Amino acid sequence: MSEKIRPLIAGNWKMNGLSASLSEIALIAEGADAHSQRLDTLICPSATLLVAAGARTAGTSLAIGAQDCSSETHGAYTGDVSAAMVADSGARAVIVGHSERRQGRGETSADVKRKAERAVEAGLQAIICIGETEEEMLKGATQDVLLRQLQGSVPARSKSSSVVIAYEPVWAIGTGRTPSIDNIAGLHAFIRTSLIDLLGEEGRRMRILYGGSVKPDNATEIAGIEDVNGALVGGASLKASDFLAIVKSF
Ligand SMILES: O=C[C@H](O)COP(=O)(O)O
Repeated sequence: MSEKIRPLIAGNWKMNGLSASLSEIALIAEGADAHSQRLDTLICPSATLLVAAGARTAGTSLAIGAQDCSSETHGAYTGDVSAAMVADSGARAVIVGHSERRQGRGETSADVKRKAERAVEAGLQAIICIGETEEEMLKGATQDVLLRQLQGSVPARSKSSSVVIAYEPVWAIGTGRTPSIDNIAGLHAFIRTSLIDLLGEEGRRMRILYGGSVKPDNATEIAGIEDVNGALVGGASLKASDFLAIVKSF
């Protein structure tokens, strides 16, 4: 039985949202405050909105985060945003290794580990995503894939205060399909055991979020699973009422 871990409900806006959407972030901040005794909330808009989103949510419990950062500290990397720049924008966290970057942009676990290291050095919380594709799931390779991604992406001596794991089955992202409750429970337990093997006590305390088609109507069931310590929400984080309904479920 693991100890009670403070949940984190994070929203990933992906490549959605313009400055007009800041009013939605303000609504989320207003609603999230009522739950701040119990859990942490985070919204990750596009890099262009980080500063303005930070300003709109100042003084509230809603944290703002980025969706990616460079694996380098600074220099001639046109178009990249460093972890220090993300921190300088007022953001407190950054997602690294999302499957849309691992698969769509060819990022390896070694790249993801370097990004997580840069993030933690910059004082950010790194949300490290892992997850199997549908093909890997159908072959029965899910645990092997997750273990390999954890071993390859999580920096040595990671602390539970600065690193969060997000388990997102790739086939569940944006599809409306989710694994069964038993499957989520089994895989989160597997991730927990693997984190303890890798990091000892810190692994026991590290948050493990579930992501992949989390919606208001399935959030309560998912929130009730042991070793699910929050959610990484895509589509349903774009609308304050949906995101806040998920927050209430945890
Ligand atoms: O980062 C979030 C995930 O990719 C989940 O997205 P989704 O909730 O739209 O399935």
